[in-house]
Amino acid sequence: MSTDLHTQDPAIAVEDLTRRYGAFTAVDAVSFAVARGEVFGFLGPNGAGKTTTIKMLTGLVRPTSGRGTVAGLDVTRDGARIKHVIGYMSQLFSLYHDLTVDENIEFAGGLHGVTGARLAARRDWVLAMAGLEAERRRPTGELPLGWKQRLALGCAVLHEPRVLFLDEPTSGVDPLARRAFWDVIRELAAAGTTVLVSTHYMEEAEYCGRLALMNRGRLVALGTPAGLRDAMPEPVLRVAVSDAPRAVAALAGAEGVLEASLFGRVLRVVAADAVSATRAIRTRLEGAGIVCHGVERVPSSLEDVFVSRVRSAGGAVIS
Ligand SMILES: Nc1ncnc2c1ncn2[C@@H]1O[C@H](COP(=O)(O)OP(=O)(O)OP(=O)(O)O)[C@@H](O)[C@H]1O
Repeated sequence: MSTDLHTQDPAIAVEDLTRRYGAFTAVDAVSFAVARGEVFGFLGPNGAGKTTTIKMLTGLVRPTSGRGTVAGLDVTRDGARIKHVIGYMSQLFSLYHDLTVDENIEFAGGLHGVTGARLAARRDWVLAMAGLEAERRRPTGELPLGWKQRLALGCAVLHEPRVLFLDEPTSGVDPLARRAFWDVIRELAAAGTTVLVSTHYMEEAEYCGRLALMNRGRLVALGTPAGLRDAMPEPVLRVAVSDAPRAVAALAGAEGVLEASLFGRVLRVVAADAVSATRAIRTRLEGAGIVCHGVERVPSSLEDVFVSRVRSAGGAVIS
């Protein structure tokens, strides 16, 4: 029997979860388990299948095949019950803009049977967490996006769910608001809430305990952010050049260069082998009349890992 922490009495467990729309497979035989109190991230470009997976886990979409449980409930049979033990926040926040802050919280309470003294206590918690004590009688539509986002999070966890699903919850909000949001997520997880969050922000992925990298409906890698970076087999090189955009084109097809991309004014190269690629890079750049100020090996980023895993799975990244 497995003694893996993530598979012993997991908060979420799925096996071969699949969803097809006609001939198109949106989610393709995905399997993973999430431990209680874990912050588990889904990382992938638009269309990777993150939302569809979350919808299957929250009882909103029926799987075509495969199995899954959330808080011990079966995603195929117990969809209606699952909705009461989870919290769910989508990209659209699900707030009523004509209602005041207080009224939105009361509405969320009504949905989940939170009433009376418990509602009052939970409302105070949400107002304090979101920094909205002074705004409680304002129409929600007037609030800045970052506040709306924290209010939506408060409404999603008003009933203290055991498992919280967040589908790209920070889309469009500024980095400061995003950080404040993540502080709350970490507090919730420390108190025992399991969090499954989807994102396409690499820096946000770093906040997750473990990550599932998704592309074209498939799970292409699973691990901690550091573990995924350390396990990347190909070296990554940083190349300082006089004309980076032209250098990207000059390096196409160079020996040992698997991928050359531009980050600001710096060139990043994923290489098959650092020594031969460095030699080939210098030769190619010289041939193109581009000055090379240096080539150095740098730690891989999650973005590098993502591209590397997709390549080794024989696919292309959709964007
Ligand atoms: N109801 C549907 N009918 C047909 N195709 C669908 C349906 N829902 C999703 N898809 C397709 O399934 C694929 C995966 O979509 P999904 O929304 O799960 O991706 P995602 O990773 O969440 O991306 P995003 O960040 O854009 O939400 C996409 O190609 C999408 O067009």
